[in-house]
Amino acid sequence: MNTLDTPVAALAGVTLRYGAVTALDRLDLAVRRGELLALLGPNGAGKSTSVAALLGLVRPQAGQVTLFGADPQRVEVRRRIGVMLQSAVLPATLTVAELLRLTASYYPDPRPLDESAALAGLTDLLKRPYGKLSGGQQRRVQFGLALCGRPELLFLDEPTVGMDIDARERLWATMRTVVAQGCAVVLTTHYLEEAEALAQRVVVIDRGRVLTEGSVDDLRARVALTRIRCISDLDETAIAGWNGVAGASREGDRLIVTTAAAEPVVRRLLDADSALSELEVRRAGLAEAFSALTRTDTATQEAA
Ligand SMILES: Nc1ncnc2c1ncn2[C@@H]1O[C@H](COP(=O)(O)OP(=O)(O)OP(=O)(O)O)[C@@H](O)[C@H]1O
Repeated sequence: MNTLDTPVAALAGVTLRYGAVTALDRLDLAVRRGELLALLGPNGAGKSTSVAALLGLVRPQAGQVTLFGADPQRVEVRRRIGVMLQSAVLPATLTVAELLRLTASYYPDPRPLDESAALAGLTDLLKRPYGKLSGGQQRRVQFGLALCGRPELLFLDEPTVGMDIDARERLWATMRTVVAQGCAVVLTTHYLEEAEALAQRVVVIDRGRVLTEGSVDDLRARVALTRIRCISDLDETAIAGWNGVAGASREGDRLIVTTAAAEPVVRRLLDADSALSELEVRRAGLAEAFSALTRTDTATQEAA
């Protein structure tokens, strides 16, 4: 049944409530073979619950959950995944090497210990007891344990929280390596630059529903704003009324104009002010797109 088009993991119409709280509200989500999918959303949006549902750790009241086309609690599908959740309790007295060896023993075709250690940046820590490591080092061990079974699908729930910049960049490089080897990754993160740097596809969740999805470029394009910044005496109130201008304001001596149509607005600005200087034009980043998208959703909800 696992053809190339079958998602490796899917939620279909999943509703999951914790008492009175609806964490997932008829949520549809499909993870494709070999892709890095970033799940974004504000606090409490339902990202971790989506991951927990895909892993079979929580059972929804309605809808279907599949991992490799089967029930996520089946041991044969669990052997094809690797997991790094937000919190992990591991035996403090075991060394890193012992933890890696023990975890690898649950998998049919694990990576050699040295390979897992190198991928997760653990080569110098192998003899150290887990309980004596720093928080960031413990996160690296958890990453190594998620990788050591040579999974086809890796769940990483906010993996770089607590890591320094070097460790974060190494983990990004490793994510790219495993994706290049064909492993799909579901990554939840609050760091938009992380999604921007790594994800082939982004799903934005808000209040247990999919708000929008697409590539990083799609999301940027959906908001499609460009920010023009320059030194000019032109009146921002008048510019705010120009065709195609989404907003105009001042930051000190700088005029800031946001628009979905950069070229005609830049031309008009240059025509209107021959003294205009220090012109900068830049595309909105994922962070701006994300905040615009979630703001629009909140406004729509409040108006309803
Ligand atoms: N075990 C639980 N019992 C009761 N409510 C829960 C439980 N776990 C999550 N919730 C609630 O379900 C909703 C979704 O939570 P979830 O942890 O999935 O969000 P999230 O998007 O991962 O948030 P964050 O970015 O803060 O990690 C929230 O309202 C949360 O308070």
